[in-house]
Amino acid sequence: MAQDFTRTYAETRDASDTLAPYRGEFYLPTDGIYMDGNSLGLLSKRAEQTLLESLNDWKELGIDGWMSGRHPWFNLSEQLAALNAPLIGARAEEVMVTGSTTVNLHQLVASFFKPEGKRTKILADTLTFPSDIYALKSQLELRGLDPAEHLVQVSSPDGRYLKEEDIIAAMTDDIALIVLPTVLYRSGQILDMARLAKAAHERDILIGFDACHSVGAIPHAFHDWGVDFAYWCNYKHLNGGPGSVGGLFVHERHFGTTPGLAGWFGSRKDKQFDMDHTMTPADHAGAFQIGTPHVLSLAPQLGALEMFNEVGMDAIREKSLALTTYMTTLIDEVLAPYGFVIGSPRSETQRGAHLSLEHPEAARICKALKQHRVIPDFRAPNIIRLAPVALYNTFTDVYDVVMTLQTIMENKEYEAFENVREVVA
Ligand SMILES: Cc1ncc(COP(=O)(O)O)c(C=O)c1O
Ligand SMILES: Nc1c(O)cccc1C(=O)C[C@H](N)C(=O)O
Repeated sequence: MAQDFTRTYAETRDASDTLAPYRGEFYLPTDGIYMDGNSLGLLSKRAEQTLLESLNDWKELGIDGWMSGRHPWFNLSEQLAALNAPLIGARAEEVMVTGSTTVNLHQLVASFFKPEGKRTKILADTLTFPSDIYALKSQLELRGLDPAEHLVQVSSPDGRYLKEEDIIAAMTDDIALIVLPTVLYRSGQILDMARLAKAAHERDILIGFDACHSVGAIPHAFHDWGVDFAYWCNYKHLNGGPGSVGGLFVHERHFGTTPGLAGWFGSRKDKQFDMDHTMTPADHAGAFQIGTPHVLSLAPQLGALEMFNEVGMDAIREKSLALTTYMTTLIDEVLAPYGFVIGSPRSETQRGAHLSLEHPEAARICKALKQHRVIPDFRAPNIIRLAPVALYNTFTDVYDVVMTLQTIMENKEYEAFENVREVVA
């Protein structure tokens, strides 16, 4: 069917959507449209069920929940690692579900940043998420290195995108480690991870990626690309719940590396309860765990990840691109006259799973959207992020959101609000 700009066209697309049945798996707002799954994914019935099962194990079994529960807590992190592995193109032993994004970055830099001789610097970029920069600076300071000199941040020519050639040009012989996002949190640009990993290794530099905005959104091949490490959160596209435990990947060639931040849950499991003061680390990515797993923040992931493995990343990516491409054409047609600029890649190979819509009145347009019960998020100073999620959003959702924006702009409804962000945006 040729695209037109009617709601009927969107309904026709929904009617032939093979992922449509998954929408019923989620608790969706009853009175609005959720477009913020890139910040906090929605609760599914399966995630709720596995959480309740673990809670019940605690209620009925107490300490025995570790070994005899419905989902024994002692192996839960490993079990979830096996469910995460296909999503990032890794072997199960290369993955661990543990910590949080920022904690895992600390762990991985503490383990893999080995300044030596002339190579004393970390290479990052100016568009990355602030927490990563705070962590990198503090890791440098812990080694007595001044971040002003030892943290190199590649800049962006336009404030939206990074150029791989600029990053490669910055891979000089004083760089020991590179940490970059897979998908930029504002523009949604995908970096060419395979190309960057190859270029880094040709120069004897280790490279790690922050995969928060790509896990569950696009396929990866971390193992085959030779990426040294990666880390991510499970609460955005993977729908693991607020503050859900994060993930890390360590390429198998680094198995045996001493964890920079050691703790007893990084032990070989059969040795852990020997209570020896000399640690025997696990011989896989599990070595990078630190302390007791946050069981109730892991349990929902069992249900949530099951769906990703059932559907597969290729089908998720296909629908996600169809949604963002459809949204792009609608925005061009309907919203361009109101001064909106799409600050996300037009090219499908470079586009992640959200669109960034720029407008000088973005903060108050977001407030007007929320009054219409449309949930976007806002990134200062001028970005509205909209994430139509493959598993639970529809083409009709996309149509309705764009038309709601048109109504807001046409009637200048945003003028009823102040153009400043909320505390949590
Ligand atoms: C790209 C990126 N990196 C790091 C973080 C920080 O994650 P956390 O607060 O879970 O450590 C976030 C989100 O908050 C993020 O989007
Ligand atoms: N982690 C978050 C939180 O604790 C509160 C509100 C939002 C978040 C987010 O994850 C934001 C997200 N990292 C971003 O891309 O901006």
